Amino acid sequence: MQAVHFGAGNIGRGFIGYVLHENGFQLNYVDTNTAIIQQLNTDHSYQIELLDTDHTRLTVDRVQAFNSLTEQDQIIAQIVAATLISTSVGAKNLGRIAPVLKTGLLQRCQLKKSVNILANENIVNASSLLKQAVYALATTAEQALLDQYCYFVNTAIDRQSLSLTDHERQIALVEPYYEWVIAEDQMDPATSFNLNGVRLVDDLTPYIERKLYLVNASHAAYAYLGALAGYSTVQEAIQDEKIHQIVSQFMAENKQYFRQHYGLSDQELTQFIEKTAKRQQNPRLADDVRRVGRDPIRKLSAHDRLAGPVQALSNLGLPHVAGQCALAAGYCFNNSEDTEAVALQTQIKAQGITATVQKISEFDDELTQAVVDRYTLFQEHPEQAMKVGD
Ligand SMILES: NC(=O)C1=CN([C@@H]2O[C@H](COP(=O)(O)OP(=O)(O)OC[C@H]3O[C@@H](n4cnc5c(N)ncnc54)[C@H](O)[C@@H]3O)[C@@H](O)[C@H]2O)C=CC1
Ligand SMILES: O=P(O)(O)OC[C@H]1O[C@](O)(CO)[C@@H](O)[C@@H]1O
Repeated sequence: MQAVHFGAGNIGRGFIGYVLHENGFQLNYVDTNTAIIQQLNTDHSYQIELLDTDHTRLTVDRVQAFNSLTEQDQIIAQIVAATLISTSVGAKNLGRIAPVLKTGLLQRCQLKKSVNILANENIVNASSLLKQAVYALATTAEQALLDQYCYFVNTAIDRQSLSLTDHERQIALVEPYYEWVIAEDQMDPATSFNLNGVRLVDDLTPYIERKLYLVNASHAAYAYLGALAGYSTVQEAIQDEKIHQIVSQFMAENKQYFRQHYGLSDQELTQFIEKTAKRQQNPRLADDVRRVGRDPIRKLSAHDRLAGPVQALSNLGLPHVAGQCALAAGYCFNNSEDTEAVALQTQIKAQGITATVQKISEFDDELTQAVVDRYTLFQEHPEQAMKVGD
């Protein structure tokens, strides 16, 4: 079995590639990073280190890699031959892989070969977004063909995946825990898809929201509040009592959304939040706030990890003050090496914070004002702004 996987980064090697390899797949990575492409093609394998006390190392073999920019013909041939196509390139890069994917998929269609395409990105319905990007390049007749043979299947993925360099080799550094949830009803009915390490579900929405609104939301809140307080890592921010209190309250607020909207039990949610906190506190992690806070416009946008739960709680008439605080901290995020952070700060300077919040988080006037008030407090009285309780 062959898989084509776009994105040989932390998640691509440390999680998706690992699970596919364990299920017997040969891995054909597609990337733009020449260093990792060269490493994979020299070794035809790579290593993963677990964030456990033993520093357990695992080897993934049966690997080759292709350059997205210069090896289009080979990639198209791999797409035609593949049993499965997947991605983890970052949501903003899905549009960039659409042209080569479209050409490869149409060649498959001519051969009447159906396929599942799984985009694994931290965004709601990433595979549907990838489908939109591919279809935007196709004629009506091509779209009809794609409809017949190409199944864009949404997923939710959860594993903290970083990297380290050892003997000039990129090693994927991952926590032992992982969860890969896939929408069964969107899959190709002609394919038997029974992978170990994967959970197939009828309704993916609660899983994506649980991942974004609890795991990613707390992570982003620690990153943005931590950056404001001058910390370098999420783990340092977690040790700060005031920040920890805000994030704990944010999670308690979000828990009420899941209780009311999905009828989940308090006990189940509390356990999930506690388990998530433990994972983020893993003593072997030193996760840079700039990495976890990267691409702030995406993270502050409507439906994402911060504005999503705040809007949902507001709709239900439930408290969301800690969520507003995390959002306001996000609007303060700056990093000269992060193009979205630079664009965010430029937008705030040019249009003002109120118009920026309205545009990015898509809030009504009342909710916008609450975030703007907290943002202003962060600018003028940061000590007071770091308090949400009594
Ligand atoms: N790292 C993590 O712990 C988690 C990441 N995710 C999601 O997984 C996705 C990937 O994240 P990471 O692996 O951390 O990022 P990464 O930056 O380590 O990997 C992304 C890879 O995609 C490649 N890439 C970018 N544009 C490309 C293109 N046009 N064609 C081919 N390859 C391209 C990059 O060169 C890079 O190797 C993101 O959407 C992220 O939100 C989800 C859960 C956890
Ligand atoms: O990958 P994103 O969406 O930029 O979010 C940052 C972080 O969120 C996590 O997926 C989980 O909190 C991280 O492991 C990830 O890198």
